[in-house]
Amino acid sequence: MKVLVLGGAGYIGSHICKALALLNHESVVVDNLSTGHREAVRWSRFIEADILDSTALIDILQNEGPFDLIMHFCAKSLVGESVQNPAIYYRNNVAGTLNLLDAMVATKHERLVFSSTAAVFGMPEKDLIDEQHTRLPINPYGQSKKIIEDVLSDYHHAYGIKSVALRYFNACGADPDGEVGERHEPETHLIPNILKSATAGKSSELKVFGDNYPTPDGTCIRDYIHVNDLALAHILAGEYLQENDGAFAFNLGNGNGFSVLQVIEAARDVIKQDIVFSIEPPRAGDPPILVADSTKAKQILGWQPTYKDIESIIATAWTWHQNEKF
Ligand SMILES: NC(=O)c1ccc[n+]([C@@H]2O[C@H](COP(=O)([O-])OP(=O)(O)OC[C@H]3O[C@@H](n4cnc5c(N)ncnc54)[C@H](O)[C@@H]3O)[C@@H](O)[C@H]2O)c1
Ligand SMILES: O=c1ccn([C@@H]2O[C@H](COP(=O)(O)OP(=O)(O)O[C@H]3O[C@H](CO)[C@H](O)[C@H](O)[C@H]3O)[C@@H](O)[C@H]2O)c(=O)[nH]1
Repeated sequence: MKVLVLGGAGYIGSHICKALALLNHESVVVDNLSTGHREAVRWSRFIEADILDSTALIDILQNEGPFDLIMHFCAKSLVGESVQNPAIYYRNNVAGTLNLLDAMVATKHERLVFSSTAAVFGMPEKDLIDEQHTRLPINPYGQSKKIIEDVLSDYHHAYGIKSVALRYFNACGADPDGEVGERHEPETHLIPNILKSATAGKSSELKVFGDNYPTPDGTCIRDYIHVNDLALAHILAGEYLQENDGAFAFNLGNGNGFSVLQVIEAARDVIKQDIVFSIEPPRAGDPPILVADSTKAKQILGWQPTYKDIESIIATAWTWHQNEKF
């Protein structure tokens, strides 16, 4: 396949580019480097551009294409920031994606894999969240992704755009070879913050947000899924779109929940260092438990996560963290 990877300089996109290259697929990355890193684009041709620029998008699709598949990772994705400043979330995530979809229609590109999120579900009603679960986002970030899921359905009906929305639960881990990894500025995710606190000592003491949730140890439970398992799901989704016509959605997680304290404990075992933390007030907008039921992705895409235990996931993040290349 020849694949256009929008947002391929970011954390998840860069891992997908490596996975594509290993399978001999060709990729072109488009990224405005707002949160991504030029050094993370190692397996693709790179074009610096913004998806808010419709002319640039049409130009790229016409002059670099045709593409068999478009993968779209570009987004602002900080929940707290989205509550403070929803305008940039609706502009970047909604208007930017509409630009892309219109450019696809104009240039006759018809297959898209879209990064959605567990945040489309809002407060979970069940322990395991499958695709039938009500989508009721509780913040503008989740809302921006839900809007695009709905737009994808309408664009399929009206313009024939075929799409898969992949709803990641907690993406984590890194390339086991240490060539790319997670670097967000600021870093808000739990596992990199644990590892940073282990190496930075007091200067970056880990904060645990809330210990009074209705969970066995009082801290939030999440479903941690390795970034390379997500990469595999994208490739399977692309193949699925070669054969199937529709606007599909799949939940992607391991199906196991770990509390914040369990993740810290597992990290202690992996890195063999003590991890000092303080208990802080809960972070706004954090649901107590989010765990995926990924039966649909397993049955329909033939997806099977390979990183099953939290220790092996943390070990890959630790390899990256000890020798970060950018
Ligand atoms: N990290 C997670 O746990 C997680 C979970 C669920 C969903 N997601 C979604 O997955 C996608 C990738 O997440 P990530 O963690 O790799 O984020 P990231 O910030 O590392 O990557 C996003 C990339 O998109 C680029 N970008 C953003 N806006 C752009 C624009 N207007 N034009 C061009 N490039 C633009 C950024 O520079 C960056 O390289 C996002 O859509 C996010 O909402 C992430
Ligand atoms: O320094 C930290 C960082 C996180 N946490 C806690 O650890 C858990 C996981 O937090 P993350 O920030 O790592 O992940 P989230 O579950 O908040 O968010 C992830 O899942 C969301 C869906 O609900 C979105 O998709 C988002 O982009 C994605 O990063 C939460 O309970 C959070 O409060 C801490 O205690 N301390």
